[in-house]
Amino acid sequence: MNYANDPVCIKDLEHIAKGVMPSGAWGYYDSGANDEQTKYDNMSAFDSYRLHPRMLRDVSTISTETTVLGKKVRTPLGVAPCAMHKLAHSDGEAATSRAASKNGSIMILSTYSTTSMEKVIAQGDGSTQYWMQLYVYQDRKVSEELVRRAEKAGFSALVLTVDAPMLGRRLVDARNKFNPPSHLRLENFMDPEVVNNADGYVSDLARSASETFGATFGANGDQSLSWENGISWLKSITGLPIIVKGIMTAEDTQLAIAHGCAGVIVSNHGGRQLDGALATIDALPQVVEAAGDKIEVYMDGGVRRGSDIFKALALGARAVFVARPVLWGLAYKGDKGAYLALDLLQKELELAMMLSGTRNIAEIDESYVYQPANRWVRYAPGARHAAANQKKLLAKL
Ligand SMILES: Cc1cc2nc3c(=O)[nH]c(=O)nc-3n(C[C@H](O)[C@H](O)[C@H](O)COP(=O)(O)O)c2cc1C
Ligand SMILES: CCCCC(=O)C(=O)O
Repeated sequence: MNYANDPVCIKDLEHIAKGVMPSGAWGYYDSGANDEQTKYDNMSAFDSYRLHPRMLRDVSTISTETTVLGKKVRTPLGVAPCAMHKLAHSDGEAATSRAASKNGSIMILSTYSTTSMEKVIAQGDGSTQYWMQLYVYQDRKVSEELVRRAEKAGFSALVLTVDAPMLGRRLVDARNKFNPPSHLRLENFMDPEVVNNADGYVSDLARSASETFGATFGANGDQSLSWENGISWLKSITGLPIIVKGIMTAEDTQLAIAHGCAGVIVSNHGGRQLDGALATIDALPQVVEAAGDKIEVYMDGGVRRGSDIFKALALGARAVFVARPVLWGLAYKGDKGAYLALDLLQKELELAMMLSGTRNIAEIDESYVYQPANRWVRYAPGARHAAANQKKLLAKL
């Protein structure tokens, strides 16, 4: 493929970022777990959904405005939480924050930010929603302090990531023996009152994505986390809405409702955790069905085109988040590049809406997509189809 120097789509940005980033940092951003089946499936699964456009609808005005958690946003496109934006550009999360704000996108900030949450939110224009992503620590005081700071700084929701009791094994990082450059700091841990004896060095709390990286991550994170001691605990210490990130099933969606969460993000962590997990666009419909109108459903994973966003919205997502595309933009040109990534996707979404005959977000529903029939059928004892299969098998005997 002929990639333009002036990127015209997310693939161009990916290509440029790969060329300018040090190979270790590139590997860390790019990699999925093990054989990367889920990482690739997140993207290719979108291709198996096709569109059903309607014509002659007066599409002279297109609006992507919608509401998320009851607040107006210009677009359903947001920035997913990613560790260490300074691996892409020295302006790091501050640059991403300016880009998100310019695009009217919600930004979710990672616990493992290389810029403090206060600095990140200060780059916003006041109308941008910032959500704080949390990993819960064995030492709950550490997590509680992060929550207090997020409340004070003006974050409007907490996003609890639940798919990473331990980091997935990313072979590229293991081969590269990847270690983040030693000058980077995890600035959310810089306050000595926040973390005992943590000086904010990346190597301290989140060592690297190498073999020891997972161990260090695991050693600090609370692997005993459960709905009770995780969600109920968090609810008991804060009034902020709680969104659970990493939900892939109807069952867990029902539990999220029962535990008073405000939303769930259908996510498999960009294929970086459990390799072999379903693509998120394939998992979305069951979560949407279980959610009904009780809880908002968002998704991330593999979104590289505006038409991917359109498909996710059609299948019931209220907002769609992107991670790697923004990091690639950041690597290309700091805040301008991160904004370019969002703007490219935004304009592609608007064009997909126009060409499908949908003028606003509310009009986008499942009638605009062809879903692949029986793409994945879960094999589980007790499931209806399993019983039917068994009957068929028995009949053959
Ligand atoms: C480099 C990188 C770092 C990430 N760090 C975090 C993190 O700190 N917290 C988190 O909840 N998810 C993290 N994620 C997962 C993303 O939030 C998101 O679920 C996923 O990457 C979305 O897929 P996409 O990259 O295909 O858009 C990270 C992903 C990448 C690529
Ligand atoms: C130590 C940071 C972990 C970030 C993360 O979630 C990821 O790399 O996927």
